[in-house]
Amino acid sequence: MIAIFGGTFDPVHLGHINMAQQCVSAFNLSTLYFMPCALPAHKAAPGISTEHRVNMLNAAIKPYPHFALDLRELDRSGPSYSLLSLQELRKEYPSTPILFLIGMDSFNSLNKWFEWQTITELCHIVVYQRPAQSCQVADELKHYMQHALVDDPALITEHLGGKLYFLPGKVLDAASSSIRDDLKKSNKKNELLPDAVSHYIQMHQLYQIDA
Ligand SMILES: Nc1ncnc2c1ncn2[C@@H]1O[C@H](COP(=O)(O)OP(=O)(O)OP(=O)(O)O)[C@@H](O)[C@H]1O
Ligand SMILES: O=C(O)c1ccc[n+]([C@@H]2O[C@H](COP(=O)([O-])O)[C@@H](O)[C@H]2O)c1
Repeated sequence: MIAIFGGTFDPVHLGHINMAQQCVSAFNLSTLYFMPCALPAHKAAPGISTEHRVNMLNAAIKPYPHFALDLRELDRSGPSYSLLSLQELRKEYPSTPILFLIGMDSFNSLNKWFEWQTITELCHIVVYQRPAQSCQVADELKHYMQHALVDDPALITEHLGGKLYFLPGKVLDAASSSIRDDLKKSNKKNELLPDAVSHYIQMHQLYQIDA
């Protein structure tokens, strides 16, 4: 199984680590790849350098032997469309299931992603609950849910892609945007960040001013 967790990670926080851990244990993954995007397709570009985001990711995943980085999107110009990464992965691994982990807010707008229907064929979508985010989707996503949804994670490993699974687990009320806001108000240690990330932010005085 190739398991990818795409995100802006500006910065990576404990909500990301929590859902990634749940995913590793639910699917017994040997590796889950955090895949930072260069230029988010549907939100503002990060206000800090890619290098800082990657350094924080490296610091955050260091204690976890099952986590690694996939930096392919950083080498591409233009918006970081997931489709392009998934097409590359499918070429690299023609007969291996691919899983793409997202949060509920991302799932609710999946039908706005570039060529989303091809994405849902190329990989399995695994959705993690997010506080205050219920599943509220447009009709076309409802249709996809009706034929793709499985409640047994074993079915994910038996197919190359095309399935949808809602991964259960404890939810954590953490969001990069609120953490950035909090850091702007006060540069004290934020409890929703891994210690190593807090330390990095303090060392480099990140998120202190409007980017
Ligand atoms: N606390 C959380 N619980 C569940 N899913 C989450 C959580 N935080 C992030 N995600 C999911 O992780 C993926 C990457 O998230 P991203 O890097 O954009 O962080 P974010 O906290 O959502 O940022 P922002 O606050 O700017 O929206 C997205 O699919 C998002 O839905
Ligand atoms: O490909 C798209 O059109 C697309 C649109 C929105 C989000 N994504 C991907 O979804 C993942 C989570 O996105 P974000 O913006 O919440 O960090 C990340 O890998 C993004 O590249 C992808």
